[in-house]
Amino acid sequence: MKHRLYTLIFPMDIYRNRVLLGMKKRGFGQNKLNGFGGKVEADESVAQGASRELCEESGLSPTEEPEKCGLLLFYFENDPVAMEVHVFITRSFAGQPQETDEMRPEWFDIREMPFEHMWADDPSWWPYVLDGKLFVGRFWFKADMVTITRQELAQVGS
Ligand SMILES: CN1CCN(c2cc(NC3CC3)nc(N)n2)CC1
Repeated sequence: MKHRLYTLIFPMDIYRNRVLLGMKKRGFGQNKLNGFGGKVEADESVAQGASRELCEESGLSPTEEPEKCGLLLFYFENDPVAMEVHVFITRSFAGQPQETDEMRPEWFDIREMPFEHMWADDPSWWPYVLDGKLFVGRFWFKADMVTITRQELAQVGS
């Protein structure tokens, strides 16, 4: 099974219990709230790719290496290529959130996540992010990209 590599990064404001999410304005996941991310370029590490995408999509630039949170593998009916999404958070960043062509950023209280506007898998793994527990999640989606037919989630570290 071929895996294509992606990043997903969440800026956390721990003092105010907030996470920055972006409303995707076009392309894959349009009209959903999510972290920031995209494909990893050939000349960068996954963490560097996550930082680059955050900056391009929100105007925030991490001032330290983003923290690894977990790994998400997505399999889609009738699609031979799986998505391998490396999930990060960053607690130290410079700049103010700004709307870009891709994303309209907004802060959300981490205890009131807007899951009804997020991908269907998010509620399954988001608790691990909040607990600082490393995770691996695998999700099998129907072709409609909405129905999860099977999922496996495991904590793999502290
Ligand atoms: C570059 N992006 C980052 C975000 N990403 C996804 C996917 C996802 N579920 C999969 C069924 C689609 N769930 C979240 N939360 N993010 C896709 C690739």
